[in-house]
Amino acid sequence: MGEIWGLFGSKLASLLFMWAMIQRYFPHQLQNLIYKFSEKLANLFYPYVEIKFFEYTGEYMKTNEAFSAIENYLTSLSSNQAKKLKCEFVKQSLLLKMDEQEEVYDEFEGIKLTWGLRKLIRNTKSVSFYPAEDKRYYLLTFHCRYRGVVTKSYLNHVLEQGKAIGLRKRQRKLYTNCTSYGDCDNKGRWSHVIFEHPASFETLAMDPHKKKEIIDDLTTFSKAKEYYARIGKPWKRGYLLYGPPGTGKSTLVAAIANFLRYDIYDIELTAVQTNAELRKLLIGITSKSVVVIEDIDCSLELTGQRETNLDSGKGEEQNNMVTSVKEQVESVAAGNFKGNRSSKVTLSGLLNFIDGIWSASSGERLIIFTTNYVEKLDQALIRRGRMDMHVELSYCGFEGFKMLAKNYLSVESHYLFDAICGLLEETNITPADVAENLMPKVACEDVETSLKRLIQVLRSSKEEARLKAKKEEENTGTNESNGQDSLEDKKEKDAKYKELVKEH
Ligand SMILES: Nc1ncnc2c1ncn2[C@@H]1O[C@H](COP(=O)(O)OP(=O)(O)OP(=O)(O)O)[C@@H](O)[C@H]1O
Ligand SMILES: [Mg+2]
Repeated sequence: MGEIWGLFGSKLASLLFMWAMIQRYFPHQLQNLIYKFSEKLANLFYPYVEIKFFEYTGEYMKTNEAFSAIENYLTSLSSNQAKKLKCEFVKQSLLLKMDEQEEVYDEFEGIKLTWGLRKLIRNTKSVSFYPAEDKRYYLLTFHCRYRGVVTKSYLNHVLEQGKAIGLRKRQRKLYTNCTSYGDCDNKGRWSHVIFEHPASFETLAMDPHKKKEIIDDLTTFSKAKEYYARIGKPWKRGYLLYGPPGTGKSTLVAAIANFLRYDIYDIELTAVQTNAELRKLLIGITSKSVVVIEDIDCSLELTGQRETNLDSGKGEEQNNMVTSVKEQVESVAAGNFKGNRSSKVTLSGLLNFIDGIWSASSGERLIIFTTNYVEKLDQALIRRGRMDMHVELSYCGFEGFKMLAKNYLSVESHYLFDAICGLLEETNITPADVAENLMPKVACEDVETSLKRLIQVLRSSKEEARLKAKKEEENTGTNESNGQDSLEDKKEKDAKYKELVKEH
């Protein structure tokens, strides 16, 4: 045995020696010939071409649309051929997908092709700031003789078919930058659940003219791809929804997403540490999406930050990172490192997120801010062009009430409606409160009971408002008399001053 190994070793050594001699003494042309020959020899033994399609691509790990299209295309092949499958429940039916390390076979114009799902496991020993990630990819293998047909025709066929299947079975998603455990430690990555909110414009209590205006605006936007390209603007639009709590801002966001059939990306800004992380999130957003930042006034200390940060110029982002690393090092040194989660996203970072150069990376996108206090927001953030539509969601009017009564009680008219109409004009009550009072409190509660309860609530709210106004009036009166006192004081002081001047 030892002799055989010895012989093999000496043959290998002489081959390596020959190769070194060839490299050193043979002319360049001859070397090329030898390379080509060895390539042909390798092709004889393994004449296949392999193409990888990764799930995420680029430094920012953007979702690769080709991967999703291939996944859709392979579903029927997988359910027929693969032995290990993964099952998902999509639109009330089961969807079977091939598991990792499985292979399926396809045929196109007489060419046989193999698809496999693989996983690239990152070497966890390497030092990295990012958590170890496993990269999934589809591997397509075919004979090198069909390279032309496969790259020109077959792949187009797969992508087109896959996209069409995707549109048919499209389940919209609700993405968040917080993990499902709520620890918001997802650093620039999105996680998602299936978006199933039932809100629609039909059930939304709102002034009908305003509602029509929004629907028209959205319809125009969704059909305006060429228009935006012609005027040289990225295909996106900003909405600012403002109004008191419970007036339907979040409900309107869901209704808009349902109307356009877009995904929702719900950003928790306080969980984003730096502008760079915000940009990473932005790159991960696909087209046909609604990006929403709820309660923007509470999300960050944004007012006036742009000016401060503009002073520090371009180095702002680097400063953020440096500070963050510095703070972490100091914390580690102090023995109390828990990870720095305080957000350093600035107003300029947010403005760049909305309409910087990076924001045009994938079109057909709506950006929505909601707030209870529009007056608190920096004008730069909400100016037209950034937030193109400003929609005020206000207290419930009679039209809104009729819509809620139709939804909750299935009635379109009732003898108590007139009384309610009068009371709604004199009171501020949110649609959320109206809806709550219209909900049956016991099984089989009749319409009249629900409406009478609402009337009761409206009357008490009117009385409360009256008492509050009276109190305020009294307070103002007291203040005014205080003001007069001080005026008299002033007159007295003036007189004393004049006397003093005379004396002198
Ligand atoms: N305009 C409306 N039409 C229909 N239902 C509404 C409307 N406004 C509120 N509601 C009802 O009240 C509930 C609360 O509404 P929503 O969460 O949309 O209010 P909001 O304006 O987002 O409040 P907040 O400012 O506190 O976030 C909803 O679940 C919905 O049932
Ligand atoms: Mg809300």
